[in-house]
This record gives sequence, structure tokens and C-alpha cells, in this order.
Amino acid sequence: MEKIRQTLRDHAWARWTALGIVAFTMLTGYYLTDVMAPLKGLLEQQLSWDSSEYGFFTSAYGWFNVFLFMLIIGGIILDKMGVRFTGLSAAVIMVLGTAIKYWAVSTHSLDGQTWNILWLFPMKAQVFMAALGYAIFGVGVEVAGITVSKIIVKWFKGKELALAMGLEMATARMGTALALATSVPLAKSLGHVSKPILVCLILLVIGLIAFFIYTFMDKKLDASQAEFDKQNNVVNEEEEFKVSDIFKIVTNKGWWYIAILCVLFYSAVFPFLKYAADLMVNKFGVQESLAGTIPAMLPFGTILLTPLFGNIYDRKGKGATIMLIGSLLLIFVHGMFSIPFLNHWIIAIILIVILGIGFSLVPSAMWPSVPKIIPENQLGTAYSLIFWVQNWGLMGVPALIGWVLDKYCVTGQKVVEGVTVNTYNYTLPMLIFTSLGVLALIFAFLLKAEDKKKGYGLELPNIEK
Ligand SMILES: C[C@H](NC(=O)[C@@H](N)CCCCN)C(=O)O
Repeated sequence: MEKIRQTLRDHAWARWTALGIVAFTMLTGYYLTDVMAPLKGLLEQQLSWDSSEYGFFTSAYGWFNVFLFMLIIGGIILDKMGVRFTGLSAAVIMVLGTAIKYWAVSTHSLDGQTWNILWLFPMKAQVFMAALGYAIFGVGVEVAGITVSKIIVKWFKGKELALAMGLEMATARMGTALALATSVPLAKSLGHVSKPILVCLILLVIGLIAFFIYTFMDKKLDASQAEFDKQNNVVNEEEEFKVSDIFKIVTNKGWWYIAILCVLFYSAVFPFLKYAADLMVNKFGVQESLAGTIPAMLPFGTILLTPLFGNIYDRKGKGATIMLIGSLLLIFVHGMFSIPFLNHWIIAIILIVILGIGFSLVPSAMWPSVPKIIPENQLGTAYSLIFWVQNWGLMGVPALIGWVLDKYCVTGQKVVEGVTVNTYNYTLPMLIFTSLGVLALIFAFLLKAEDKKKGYGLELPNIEK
């Protein structure tokens, strides 16, 4: 009998199709993640939210992931139960959280109500419920993210891993770009700030269906791998994941450097994006309805560049160096944004484009580097722990910026469509983002040094000859 020489992942069409499907699910998740970002002004006008309430709502993304350890639990479930169960559950959680958020922002039944959260903090019921929905969604999208990373490693290890991860991130960022560019026009044309969330809800259901379709491909991949192993007498020596493996991960210095670089770098990008539209209005004098378009160029730029840099990493290596250069660009951009007299909108566009390059370099090298440091059976947990560390920043930094804006940066008030809103000076928030960049650079250096010492191969190509 002729031996099977290939598994499903050896067929290019199969692995790229699998990638396309799961990447689409991530696109729908990223759309919802940022859909409220350009709506800060409209939320102030239509629902009377202030910056602190917006900051509170935005930070809810990480509540359950961070404090209830949902991300880490998700990672353990992923390593124990596999990608099909975990991915489907994550997609259902995204839909559920978004439905709650949509209800909160669209209903009038919460109007005028204030609740005491934990008997301590008075909070508008609407803000709290919207935040709760967003917190639930946050668990879904983060667990979906680690699941998709593991799926990509499953299909692309030893092949075009960084290119595939780059393409997945590029697709997901199309969701971010769409969110930034379309949410204000959608809210205005459909007549309410809640409408873009409804559009997301519909997209997320389609994303869930897409992932369901993927599970059939995944089953086929497992079956073909088992058949291949049987016919070629391959003994699968990979150990089952044990909860005690968490100790192995968190005692690995290289893993820590990636995790800390990740939290610092991403905290200076994603939370920045939440305020970028407002920055455009307040510092660069851009019209409110167009303010989301300039920040939207960032994800658009990364759509092209992340796969490009991933491809370079796959073929030429230099992963640690790529992360270093990306961190340098981050410092440059936020440093420039914090200089008060550089306030022409063309400068804003140039800086966003450069930030797009930095935000393509670091992720394109960071995520494909993790499997070089951590074995595949611990990968779900390793990614989830990195995301967990990162979520502290994604949760804390927007809240910090919202608070700093209200406390130290109010410069006056203006009337927009009949409603009085604050105006802000963004110098201090931008200096905070710059400092995060400086710290990120230090950890990029430490990672490069650790790679040299331990020989992880971060500077080597991913494609096995
Ligand atoms: C792959 C990586 N994903 C993350 O960092 C997620 N933890 C955060 C997703 C936030 C979505 N706006 C990435 O997107 O680069």
C-alpha cells in the first residue's frame, strides 16, 4: 500500500482557505472592538456621556479578562479542549456581549437611572450596562484571538507562519479600519449612535457561522494528520498540556520580555486609537465627521505592511530587530504628536502613516516568535498569558487617559449641534504614550539580548528548508 506523504496542511489551498475563514471571524470581532472609538463626541452629544464615562466604558474590554482571569482560563481550555470548542464558544460570547451592549445604548428604559456599582461608585445605568456587554465581548474576542493564533500555528508551522499571521492581522485590522471610517457616517445616516453596533451584531453572527464552517476543515486536518502518523509509523511525542506547565511558561525570561514588550507597545497603539479621533478634532482642528478618517489610515497601512514584514521574517529572519525598529518608530510618532505647535492636519496624516509602519513591524515579528520560545502544546496558554498581561494595559491606559483629560487637560467648552462639550489639550496624554514607547524599546533590546544568549532563533527565518 502506498504511504500518505501529505496531510491537509500540505495543500496550499487548504491552509489558505482555513486562514481566510478564521481571519474573517476576527475581522468581525475587531470591527466591534473599535466601533465606538469615533463616536466619543456623539456619545457626549446624544447620550450625555463625559470623557471619564467613555474611558470607563472603553476600559471594560479588559475587566473579565484581567480580574476574573477569563483569558487565562480560555487559554487553558484551548490547550485542553482544542480549537474547535474554544473558538465556537468565543464566537458565541462575542455575539452575546454585543447584544447586551446594543440593548444598553439603544434602550430608553435605563434613561435617568444611576446605579451604585459595588455599593461604592455611582454610575449611569446605561454606561454600566454598555460596559458590561463590552466586557463580555472582550472575553470572546480575546479568546478568539488566541484560538486563531493557535490555528495558524497548527496549519503553518515550518511554512509561511509569519506571513499567515500577518495576513490574519491585516484582515482583522480591516475590521478596525472599517469601524473607524464607517461608524460616524452609519450613526448619522441611520439616526442614532447605537446603529453601528447593530451592524456589528449582524456581522458577528456571520463571523460565528464562518467559524462553524471552519470546524469541519479542522476535523479533516486532524483526521489527515492521524492517518499520516499511522501510515508512517510516526509516534506523536507531544505531551498533553498540564496546568503545571503554566509554571514553565512564567519562568521563561524570553516569554516575559515578549509579554512586557507586548503590553507596552500595544498600550501605546490601541488605547491611542480610542482617542485619536478626538485628538484630531482638538489638536488638528479636523471636522468631527471626518475625524475618524485620519486614524483609520493606520489600520489601512498595516493591512499591506504586516504581511509584507511577516514575509520578510519568514524568509530572512531578523524578528528581534524588526521589533526594535517598530518600537523606535512608536517613540518618534507619539513624541511628535505631543509637540503643541505641530498642529497641521498633514502632519497628523504623516505621523499616522509612520505609526502604521511601526504597528506593522512589531506584531508581524512578535506573534510568530512565540512558538520559537514555547512548545506547541503550551501555546494556547502562553498566548493567553501574553494577552492577559497586555489586557492590563488595554484596560488601564484608556481609563488613565480619560481621567487625565478630564482632570488636567480641559481647555474650555464649545457647542456642537446645540450641545456643550469640553475641548482638550492632548499634550499630556501624548507624553504618556511616548513614555510607553520608550519602555517598549528597552524591552525590545532585552529580548534581542536574551535571544542571543538562549539561541531561540528569533533572528532566523521561519520557513524550514
Ligand atoms: C494579534 C494581536 N491581538 C491582540 O493583541 C489582542 N489581544 C487585542 C485585540 C484588540 C483588537 N482591537 C493584534 O491584533 O495585533
